[in-house]
Formats: sequence, C-alpha cells, structure tokens
Amino acid sequence: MASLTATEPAVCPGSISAAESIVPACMFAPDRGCAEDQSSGEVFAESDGTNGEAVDHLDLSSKLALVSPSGEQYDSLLRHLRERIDEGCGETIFVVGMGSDGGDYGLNEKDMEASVATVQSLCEQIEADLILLRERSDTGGKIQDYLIRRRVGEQDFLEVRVAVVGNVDAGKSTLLGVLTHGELDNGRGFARQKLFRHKHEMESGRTSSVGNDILGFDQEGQVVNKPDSHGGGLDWTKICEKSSKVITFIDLAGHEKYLKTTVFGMTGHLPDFCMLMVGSNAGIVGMTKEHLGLALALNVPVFVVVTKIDMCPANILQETLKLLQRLLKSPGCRKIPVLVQNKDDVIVTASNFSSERMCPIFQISNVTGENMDLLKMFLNLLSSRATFSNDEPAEFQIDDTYSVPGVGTVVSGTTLRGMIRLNDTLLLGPDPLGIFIPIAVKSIHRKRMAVREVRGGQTASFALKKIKRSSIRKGMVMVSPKLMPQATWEFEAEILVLHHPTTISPRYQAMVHCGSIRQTATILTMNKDCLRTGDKASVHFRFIKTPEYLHCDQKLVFREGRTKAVGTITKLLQSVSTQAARAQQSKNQAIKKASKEGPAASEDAACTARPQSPSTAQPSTVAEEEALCKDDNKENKVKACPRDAGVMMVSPLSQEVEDAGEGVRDIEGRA
Ligand SMILES: Nc1nc2c(ncn2[C@@H]2O[C@H](COP(=O)(O)OP(=O)(O)OP(=O)(O)O)[C@@H](O)[C@H]2O)c(=O)[nH]1
Repeated sequence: MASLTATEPAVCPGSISAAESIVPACMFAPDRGCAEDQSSGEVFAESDGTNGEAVDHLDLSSKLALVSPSGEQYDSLLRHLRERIDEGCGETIFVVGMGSDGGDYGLNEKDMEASVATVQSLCEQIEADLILLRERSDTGGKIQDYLIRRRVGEQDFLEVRVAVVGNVDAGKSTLLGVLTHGELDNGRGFARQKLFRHKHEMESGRTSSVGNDILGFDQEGQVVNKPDSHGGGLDWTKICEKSSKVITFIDLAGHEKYLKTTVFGMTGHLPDFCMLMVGSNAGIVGMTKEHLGLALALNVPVFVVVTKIDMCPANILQETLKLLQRLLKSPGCRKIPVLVQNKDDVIVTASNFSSERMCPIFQISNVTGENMDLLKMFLNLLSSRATFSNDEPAEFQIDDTYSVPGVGTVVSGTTLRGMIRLNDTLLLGPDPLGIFIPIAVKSIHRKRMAVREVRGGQTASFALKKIKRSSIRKGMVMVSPKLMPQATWEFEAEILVLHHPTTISPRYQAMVHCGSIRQTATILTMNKDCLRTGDKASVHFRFIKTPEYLHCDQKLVFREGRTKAVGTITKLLQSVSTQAARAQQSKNQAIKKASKEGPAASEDAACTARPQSPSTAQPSTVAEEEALCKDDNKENKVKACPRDAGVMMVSPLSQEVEDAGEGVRDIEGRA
C-alpha cells in the first residue's frame, strides 16, 4: 500500500542513446514481489532499518492498509510518519497504492480515496500538508506519490544549501541568474549580470567571491522569486515570507586562481548538496575534477548539471556524458550516474539522493530553458541532510563580518546547533590569545529578514553590541557559555593526500580549511617519513597565527597551490585555558605599559612575560608571526623525492580522467 522508498516511474527512461550505460532512474524503484526482502510487514520499509527501533508486527504491508486502519495501526502509521518527517528535516515523499507484500500495485478509485483521506488525517495530526507529485496506473489501479511537508510558521521556512561548482564558463552564474530571476539567458552573459558582486566580475564575467542567491518555493512547490521590477534585484524578505522552502545557492568561483575561495565556500558554508556544472561542449575540463574531488572528500552528495545543450552537437554531448559517467563510476568516486529525463526520474532520484550513492545528471539549456522544470522540481524535493536538536547549547560559526552604518558590527554565518534568541549573551572567540568574550545579540536577520531566533542548520547574521569589526575574524565562533569553549593551537588529524607533486614532510606548511577557519598550519610530526599523492597518515598540526575553536571529527582540507589533502580531526592538543590566556593578556599589557615608561622597565616586564607554551614558543607580535610564517614557508621547498623524479603524480581521481584519456583531450581540442 504505502511506501516511503523510491518508486517505480510509470515511464522508464528507455532510450538513453546519449550514454547507454548511465543507469536509468527506474533502477532505484523497489523490486516487485520481493516481500520477503522487505522488513516484516512494515509499511515504512526504510524506517525499521534506520531508526533502530523494534518493528511493530502489524500487518501494514498490504497496499490496502490505509483504506481503513484500526486504531492501533493508525497510531503506528502516525509514529512512523513523524519519524520520517523528522529524518527528512520536515518533509518526506509518500507513495499511496504500493505495498511491500508482493501483491500487485495500484488501488481502485474508492480505495485510493479512502487511503488518501487517511494520509490527510495523519498529516493534520503532525501539521503537515499533502502535495500530489504524480499519479500513475498499474495492474491493480492507481498509484499516487505525495510530498508531505510540515507547515512552517509565518517567518519560518525549510532551508537547504546547495554549493554550485564547476569549471570557468560552465554556466554557474548564468543558471543561478535564470533560476532566481526567472528570465532566460541570451548566451552572451545576460542572466549572470544580476548576480555579480564586484565591478571586476562585471567586466571579466568571472565569479571571484562566494555569492549567495536564494530560490524560494511555496507549499505547492511553485517558485516564488520575483525580481524587483526597478533594480532587477531580489527582495529576499518577500521571497522568504512567501516560501515554505528556500534553497540557498553558494555560488563558487570556477577559475583556478580563486580555488581558495571555492574551498572556503565548500567547508565554511556547510552545503547540504553540491551542484557540479559541466559545459556540454567543453566537457570535463579544468577544475571539474578538483571540485568533484572536494565534494566527495567532504562527503557532500553531488548532482551534475550539464549546460549549453542548445549549442552542443549531439556527438559531443554524448561524449561528455560518457566521460562523466566513467569519472563518476571510477574507484575514486564510486557513484552511480543516473540520467534524469522526466518527472518520474526526478521523484525517484530526489527520494534516494541523500542515502544512495546515486548521482543524478541533468541536461539543461539556460538559453532555451530546456529541462529547467525538472531541475526546479528536483530542488524543491531536496531535504536538508542535517538534523538538529534545539536543546543543545548553541554554536554559531562566523564566515563574514560587516560594518553597517547605523547598526554597527554585523557577523554572518551558520548556526551549527542549538537555538540563538534575540538578546542572548554568547561567548565570542577565540581572539589571538585564545580568549572568548561575552557578547550580546542585538538583532538577528535570516535571509535579510528580521527574526527573533535561529536554530541549528540555519544561516543568519547578528548585529553585535559594543565590539569593533576589526576584532572579529572569519573562523571565530559564538557559543553558549555552557560549552566553556577552549581554543586549540595544535591538533592531530588523519589525512589523505589527494595531490602533491613531490613529497610532504614535517615542517611543511599549508592552509587548513576547517568549517569557516582558514589559517596556515605547520606539520610538526607525522607517523610516516614523508607523504606522497594517495598516502594516508596521522599528522600533528600547529596553527601559525592564532588558536582556533575546533572539534574532533571535523573535516578539514589542507591546501597549498595545487597540493591538496583532506582529513578528519582526531585529537585536540594544547588547548588554551581562558585563565592562562588572561594571565598572558595582562602580562602583555604590562610590557606595553613598561615600554612606554622606559627600556629598563620594559626588559623587566619582558622577562616575567615570556610566553610559556609547553612545546613551541608563541610568536608574541603580528610582525613576529608573519616573519615566522615567511621563514617556515621556505620549508615547503621540499626535496624532490627520488622515486618521483620525472614522474607526474596524479590523484586517483585525476588518474581516472587520464584513463578516460583520449576522449577528454579530443573534446578539449574540439572545444
Ligand atoms: N548557449 C548557451 N550559453 C550559455 C548557457 N549557459 C551559460 N551560457 C553562456 O556561457 C557564458 C559563461 O557563463 P557563466 O555563467 O559566466 O559561467 P560561470 O561558470 O559562472 O563562470 P565563472 O563565474 O567564471 O566561474 C556566458 O556568456 C553565458 O551567457 C547555455 O545553457 N547555453
């Protein structure tokens, strides 16, 4: 009867001439007559496996179970629906007319009506809406797929963040312009003009900074974006007021020279999903592999959008899809590419996207608008991946700071957990000494809309009282005093080197990206003599400038030029106690004061104020820190490893594309 798993599309994408071996979406539909494989008679085939609870042995596996459930069955249905909605961060896809007992699919009109009435009543109980996505027929009658979405408060909406990556000219900004402003492109950069934030971006047509654009959907899944008729800008407040779901696109730069910004966007803006854009005529070129590798390393599910199909000869499009499929299936990616060709495919792929290894592929044109409706429908069905509990102590990571005339200092970022309310006092830090200071939240904006509170998973900006913008930097956090936060100079991480031309050894320095932290760190020790592309190791790092607020299990990217390693923090070492940091602060003040008074006094004060870092002395001034940094950077001129002499090392992912070889070069040549 009802199933929450992916469903079988009525029409299978049959002739995929473009890329024969790309898996059709119907592959993800449940097998017919496989009741014995399903959980013991549960309606919610997925839920018993995922939430680890004892399975109710009620006979709910029949497609007729929703027609007139007993009181006990109704309660069981309600409990499971609630769990599914919580898992899906407020929404789920529900199928009426399909059982898991091996019987035929489909209901007659009367039974369908009764079943839908039951689901409607369940939805009322959990304050959710039932939205019909599609209706199809099978041997037993009709099957209907519904989106069940919890109603949100007047100023509330579900939030999903999508990072947009891909090589230069893949059409990223153009697609975002088309989606958010509702006007097609002219093929010469018309749509992207509305998104550029800097004059040089206007002139060069290149994105250089992390941009945010929003796309709102109402409860029925219709786009609500309406650009302001005067300036062409979007009224975010109006969009958010009318939306029940808002997709925030994190528009990242495609050019290699802005890779630092792209990595920051992927780590610091916490995307739920990654939209990898590929120009159909150019194929898998430039930064495509880098960006894909980054998303995979950070465990962000990827879907691909192939653009410019209006101007691409059929054989080139076919070649691009073939290479894409080979890359996605390669051992470095281990994805299942799925070509999305109709609404059925959208529903099946969206239902399975977060949990499966599936990678949906869309083919669109920003000029003709072809397949744009499929992409919009998919975006509307995506649910945030992270689940948050409001009871946890609050944690907010800062990814930008502003000075707003008449308001003062404003910080923007993502609420990682807990709830932050207006006038709450949080601890802001760490400063260069590792100190956290109490700070009051003066006002809160969510997508430019004034709100009274924000919850885990939501992005927001806060106006802060009595603090200068210059004393706040990206990577700082604002946390509940209950957490008693500590800053950390040193940490251990398990890392994997994705790419390095020679070898990495102790004293090597590179930029660590971890959440919105972006700071150079030195390798102090590691459990191997040196690291090459593809090597894994446990590495002891030390930040060179300031201690940071870290957690174990946080993902990090370690990068210098084209060198890249990814990893997970396993141990925090050398945390700064606030007391010691304060003592250090007063000693520093004493030196400052003494130096004003005279050289002798200054020397005395300096003697008593030597930093007492147990392992490595802290640089006490910014100038010293910079000098140290420059000095240490020399260490990066590593000795070439004899084994590597004359050999170009490539990451496993790059190797796959090299293997896909001739084709790539062929397309590049033609493009
Ligand atoms: N014909 C055609 N042209 C397109 C399409 N999509 C984008 N373009 C054009 O391709 C060019 C590059 O598009 P952009 O959106 O700037 O590419 P980008 O990926 O954002 O590039 P960066 O910001 O530099 O990373 C522009 O001139 C667009 O008008 C499409 O689907 N069809």
